[in-house]
Amino acid sequence: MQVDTLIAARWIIPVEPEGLVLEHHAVVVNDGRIIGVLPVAQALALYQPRQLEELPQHALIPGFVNAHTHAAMTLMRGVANDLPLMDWLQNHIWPLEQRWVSESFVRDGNDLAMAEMIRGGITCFNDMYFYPEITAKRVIVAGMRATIGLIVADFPTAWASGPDEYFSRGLAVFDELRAAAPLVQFSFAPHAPYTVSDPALGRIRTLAAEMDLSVHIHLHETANEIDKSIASHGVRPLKRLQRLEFLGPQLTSVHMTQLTDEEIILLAQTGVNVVHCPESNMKLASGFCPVARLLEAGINVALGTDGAASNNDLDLMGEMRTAALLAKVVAGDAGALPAARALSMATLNGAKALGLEHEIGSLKNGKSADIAAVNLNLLENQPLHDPISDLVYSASRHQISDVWVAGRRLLKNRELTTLDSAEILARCEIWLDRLSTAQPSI
Ligand SMILES: CSC[C@H]1O[C@@H](n2cnc3c(O)ncnc32)[C@H](O)[C@@H]1O
Ligand SMILES: [Zn+2]
Repeated sequence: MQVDTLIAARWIIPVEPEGLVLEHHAVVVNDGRIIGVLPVAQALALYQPRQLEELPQHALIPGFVNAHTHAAMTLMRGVANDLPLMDWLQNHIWPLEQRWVSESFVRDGNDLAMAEMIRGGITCFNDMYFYPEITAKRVIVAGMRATIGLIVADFPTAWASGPDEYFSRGLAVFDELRAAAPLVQFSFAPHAPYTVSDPALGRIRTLAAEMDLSVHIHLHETANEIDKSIASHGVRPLKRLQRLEFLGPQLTSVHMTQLTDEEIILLAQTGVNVVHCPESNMKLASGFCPVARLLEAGINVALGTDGAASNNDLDLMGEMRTAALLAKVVAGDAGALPAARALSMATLNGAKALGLEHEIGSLKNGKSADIAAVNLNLLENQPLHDPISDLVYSASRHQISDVWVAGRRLLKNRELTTLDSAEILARCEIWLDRLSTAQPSI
């Protein structure tokens, strides 16, 4: 049978079932989908590929899913370090965004972010930022998969003057682009409980149900957020969202470092997804998400980098290692979050959080060919007793050699195929100059 691509590799780590490692196997791709995962010899006997890829030192994994980021903020990488969340936002990031965020900022920031993510094996990202229409158009150019948040906030920005305009512009983006690309979907993205009023949240709840869109929100990020909620609303933010009937599998709650035992039970009972952003939580000193307890409770926990301005990279492979190590010390248990589970968080769990578990997140027949190849033949990976533990505890994103999304190659031997690195770097220089000369005084 003629097929588009046959990728023969030293190892294949399908992620489903969790922990499985297949040796000397091949992934067969046709019309953008996986039609076979089988021993190389059998694959070559059954299929005549138009493109044969032989990767004798590599592991094939499902493309990583960055379940929470603000991609365009990559232009603000390193702008304001060593600050707690609200100081960082109110006195540094938001003033810069008011001054500089524009269509060109979001275009250039997204291109830089996608170049970095593709080179790190990320094939799908869940975004929350201004000018979602620009993000969608750049995602289409790059060939990545993305869930793009239609943001809502009470505060005025260059993109919208207030809730009504956030809704009108967001709905216009949805109408214009909803059918633009099969790899792009939209969600509602109310920024956070402390910046979105009950009436606006209620309108999101209604529209999300009518439009069958998920909801993506920063939630329980800091103790200060909890205190402010109790002072303003008399309840903790999660309880407020429960009263507004938000809790369910369509809700993706980001950070969740401040959780009581009862709230963990509520999350499990209602199927709310959690996105864990360990490096952002640590860099802003926000707290520790009790990941091991959430997983034990059966809660879907995905992984996110947050924006590069509070990380400061978009390295989900590094985030996976951080999550695995941090979970152990937070739980006081070296067996917490084993490597295979951390890999699931960075792939299939992210797919689940975005409602895409039928499409991506594992290497299975019928799923989209969203695949990353990792070269594990470096001296730094030897002796290679266990490919999954190597992937999580010793490999780096710089070993990602090739990436496919829906069978389209976005990275070939570490070279981007859909984005122009030189052009992206040239635009970075312009933004470096703009943002560094215009930094508000601390
Ligand atoms: C409304 S667009 C997104 C908005 O969120 C800001 N942001 C970036 N990182 C965080 C975070 O960790 N918690 C809360 N808000 C964050 C970003 O600067 C934009 O203004
Ligand atoms: Zn965020």
